Amino acid sequence: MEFILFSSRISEDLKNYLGQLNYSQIGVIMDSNTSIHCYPSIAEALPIAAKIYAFPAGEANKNLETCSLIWKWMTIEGFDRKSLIINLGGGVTGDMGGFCAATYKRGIRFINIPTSLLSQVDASVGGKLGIDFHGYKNHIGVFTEPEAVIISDLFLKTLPETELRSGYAEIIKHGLIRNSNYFHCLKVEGWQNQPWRDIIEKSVAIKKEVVEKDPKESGLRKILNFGHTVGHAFESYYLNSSDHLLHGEAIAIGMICEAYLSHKKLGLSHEELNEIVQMLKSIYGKFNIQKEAISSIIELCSQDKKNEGKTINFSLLKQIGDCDYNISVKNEEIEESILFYQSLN
Ligand SMILES: NC(=O)c1ccc[n+]([C@@H]2O[C@H](COP(=O)([O-])OP(=O)(O)OC[C@H]3O[C@@H](n4cnc5c(N)ncnc54)[C@H](O)[C@@H]3O)[C@@H](O)[C@H]2O)c1
Ligand SMILES: O=C(O)C(=O)C[C@@H](O)[C@H](O)[C@H](O)COP(=O)(O)O
Ligand SMILES: [Zn+2]
Repeated sequence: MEFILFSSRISEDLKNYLGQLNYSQIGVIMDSNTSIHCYPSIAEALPIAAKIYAFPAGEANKNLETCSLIWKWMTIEGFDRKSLIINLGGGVTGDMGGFCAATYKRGIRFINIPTSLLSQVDASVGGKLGIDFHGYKNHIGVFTEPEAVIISDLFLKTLPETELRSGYAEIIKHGLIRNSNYFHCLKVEGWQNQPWRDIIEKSVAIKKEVVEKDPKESGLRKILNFGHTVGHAFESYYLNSSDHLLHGEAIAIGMICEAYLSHKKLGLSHEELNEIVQMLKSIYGKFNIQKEAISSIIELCSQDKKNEGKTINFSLLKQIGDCDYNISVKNEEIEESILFYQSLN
């Protein structure tokens, strides 16, 4: 498992960490926002010769074209097998920068400095790397863990509120799948007023515990995908539209649909279903789904990575804090869950 450091002095901690390593050169991959808001906080910890690359921010750029530009930059700058990449940014930077590092010359070293809430609590940990392809989320990728993850909640000061809210969806997911007390505490505190450092540590501990037991998702790790079968389908469907959804916003819709399926298929109680729906609706509101979108969204679920052959497998809740996986769900049931979402006031 990667080394995880919670830092309140990012520049000093990074400098100390780098001081212990033996590398030939350093490259920093970031996006057009983190290059402005986050790079200045780490610049002085880097050697003068460090190279930087910034791609245009956003999920729409987490693709092969951007990877191609990153690999070209690595080649022109002469990165070798002893080079070290630092991914400075949100989940898009971590997933794609890590993927480029893990495949360039069959793999060079990389560390993550996650700067969005979502990447600090979820995406930077566990080694799932990849890009979107042909309209499907994370369709091409590898499992490779970073050497280290250095997390500083100070980066959250410049994070837009909608992005903070998006990250909160993964935090709610962690409570729902593994720790009902955590979920209930989140409910009481309200999403804007959280002690972030504490929350980040709790969520990372949940993710780490699951990943350590099943690093390559042959079983248990599938619970981290609760909300994602339907959620990814929504995220993909609306990716290039004007009402596109952030990852966490799509997962919030997915968690409502999948809580409904949990009620129908695994007996999640009516009370708990309601509790989940009310909480998510109060934070994320209600997204308007066009009727004609539904069949395409169901179709997108057929490419989910948890599926086996033509069987669409979900991770669903038995109760809050207890998630099961490999639950086969039919297309008609997925449709029913989306209609349930649509029927909410
Ligand atoms: N690998 C995994 O385990 C895993 C887990 C969850 C999500 N993901 C992936 O992560 C992605 C979502 O991550 P995300 O929400 O971080 O998206 P993101 O990387 O696009 O970051 C969100 C936005 O916030 C900006 N930003 C980031 N940090 C900032 C800061 N400190 N100040 C100002 N702006 C800042 C970014 O430039 C971007 O515009 C999705 O692609 C999702 O599939 C991966
Ligand atoms: O780490 C995991 O495992 C997860 O499923 C975490 C998810 O929050 C994350 O969005 C992940 O990238 C989804 O993976 P995928 O295998 O469904 O593409
Ligand atoms: Zn996710």
